[in-house]
Amino acid sequence: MAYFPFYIDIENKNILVVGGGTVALRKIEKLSPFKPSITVVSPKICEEILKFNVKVVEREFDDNDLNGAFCVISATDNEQVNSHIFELCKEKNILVNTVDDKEKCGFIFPALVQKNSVTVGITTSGKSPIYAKYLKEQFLNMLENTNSDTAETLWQYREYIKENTADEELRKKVFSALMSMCLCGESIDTDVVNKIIKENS
Ligand SMILES: C[C@@]1(CC(=O)O)C2=NC(=C\c3[nH]c(c(CCC(=O)O)c3CC(=O)O)Cc3[nH]c(c(CC(=O)O)c3CCC(=O)O)/C=C3\N/C(=C\2)[C@@H](CCC(=O)O)[C@]3(C)CC(=O)O)/[C@H]1CCC(=O)O
Ligand SMILES: NC(=O)c1ccc[n+]([C@@H]2O[C@H](COP(=O)([O-])OP(=O)(O)OC[C@H]3O[C@@H](n4cnc5c(N)ncnc54)[C@H](O)[C@@H]3O)[C@@H](O)[C@H]2O)c1
Repeated sequence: MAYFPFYIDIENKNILVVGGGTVALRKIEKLSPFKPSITVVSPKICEEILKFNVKVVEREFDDNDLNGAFCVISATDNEQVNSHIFELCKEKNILVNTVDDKEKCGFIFPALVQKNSVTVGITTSGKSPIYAKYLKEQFLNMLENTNSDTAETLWQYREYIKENTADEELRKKVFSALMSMCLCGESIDTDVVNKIIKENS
């Protein structure tokens, strides 16, 4: 196993969650802000799951449920069912996350820290989820102390800077200077950006 942290666009993608208990809920909570189209198949579905924008199918898993799935989260409390889903997904080349066995995961959930445009995903490569959770809390504290959305401000001037600088070396210096100003809480406008470009040219 060698997990690479791709950031994949899941907006409107069909995600199948099998099982409707506590772990399924946690996975749905994590996924929902990224706006996938989630279907939950399970004979019992906890109330909190119903508060999310998900399609629910109240019965046991059927092999046909995999049709059209972009990826699958196998979150039942039945090891045999989870293993069966894993084997089927392997056959059909569908990415699967099996919550009771890290060896049966084509992808794993990171502990997530999200603030404004920044998303930090932490994994221990499946070795210790509780340690990933601990590290997440450290990052949360760190990001709470940043008061502005630095990424958003840098994004706002990104095109302008690209158009008004001759080469990558200069752009790098300008972005770096602008970032430092954002981090110090200074207000930025086009005049400020022009001044930085001039000073670094
Ligand atoms: C990060 C987080 C994301 C999330 O799920 O939201 C996550 N697990 C979290 C919590 C958590 N999970 C477990 C405990 C109990 C303490 C403990 O065992 O440590 C706690 C702590 C708690 O509940 O407080 C038990 C557990 N987890 C897995 C197994 C099966 C196995 O080990 O094979 C078992 C044994 C089940 C049993 O005993 O029956 C497997 C996985 N859990 C993962 C992710 C993936 C690897 C992540 C990584 O690389 O670190 C992976 C491989 C697959 C996956 O699920 O994607 C989230 C915390 C972050 C947050 O709070 O944001
Ligand atoms: N990966 C993780 O982060 C993590 C953390 C803790 C526990 N776990 C594992 O996750 C498993 C699930 O834990 P839980 O607390 O959510 O259990 P739970 O009992 O709350 O939920 C299990 C769900 O699976 C459903 N289910 C059972 N058979 C099914 C079938 N054939 N088809 C569809 N749905 C079916 C049940 O109706 C229920 O909704 C546990 O067995 C545990 O090993 C994983």
